[in-house]
Amino acid sequence: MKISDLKLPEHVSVKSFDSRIALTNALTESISQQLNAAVSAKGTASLAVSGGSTPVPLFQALSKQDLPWTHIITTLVDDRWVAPEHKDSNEALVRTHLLQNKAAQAPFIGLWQANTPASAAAAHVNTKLSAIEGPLTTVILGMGNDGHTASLFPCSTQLPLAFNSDRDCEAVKPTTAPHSRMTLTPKRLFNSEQRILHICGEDKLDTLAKALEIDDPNTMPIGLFLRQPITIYWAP
Ligand SMILES: O=C(O)[C@H](O)[C@@H](O)[C@H](O)[C@H](O)COP(=O)(O)O
Repeated sequence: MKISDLKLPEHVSVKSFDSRIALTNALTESISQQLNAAVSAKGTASLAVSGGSTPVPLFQALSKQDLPWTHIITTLVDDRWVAPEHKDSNEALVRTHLLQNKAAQAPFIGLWQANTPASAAAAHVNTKLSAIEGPLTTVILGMGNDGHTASLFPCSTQLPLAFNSDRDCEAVKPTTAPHSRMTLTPKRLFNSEQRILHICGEDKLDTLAKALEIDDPNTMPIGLFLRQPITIYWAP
C-alpha cells in the first residue's frame, strides 16, 4: 500500500517523506511556527504530545528549538497509570526527550497522580488540565495498529464514556495493552488549532486504510479524528 492509495476525505492533509529524519525536520519546523505564532498572538501556547516510540526523535529535535518555552504549556494526550520512574511512563518519556535543552523551562502538566487509582483521579487531573484555557495550540496523535489513538482503545469498556465525555480527560482500562490509562477526551483533543497524526511504517498505512473503510470509531477510534481536519505526517 502507498500513502497515495488511501481514500482520504478532503479535510485530511498528507505530508509524506522519504525518511523519518526528513519527517522530523519538517514536523519540528511546522510545530515551532505554530507555537511561536500562538505565543506572539496570545502570550501563551500549548502542546499535547503522545507517548509510544514514534515521537522520540521529534521530541529530541523540538527540545533544541529556540522557542519561548516558558510560555508553552506541555502535556500528554495520554499516560499509562504508572509512576514517572516506570519504563512505561509517557511522562518519563517526555521528561527524558522533550523537556530538555531549551525546552527544559517549559511548564508541564502531567496526567498521573500518586496513590490513587486512575478512575478516582480523573476529576483532579481535569482540574489540573483546566490551566490550559481555550484551544490547545498543537495536538500530536499517534496510532496503534488496533486503531487506537491517545488511550482511546477499541477494547476498553470505557470507550463510550470517553467518546461522550464533557471532561478534558477520562480514566480507561484497555484489555489488550498494559496499565490503566488517563486519556484526553475527543472533546478536548478536537478543541485545538492544529491536529497532527504522526505515523511511520507501512503497517500504519494498512491500519489507516482499514479505519477509513470501516468508518466506525467504536471499532477503530482513529476514524473519529479522520472526520475533522487533521494533517498526517508519514514516513516509511
Ligand atoms: O501511550 C501511548 O502508547 C500512546 O500515546 C499511543 O496512543 C501511541 O501513540 C500509539 O500506541 C502508537 O505508538 P507507537 O508510536 O509506539 O507506534
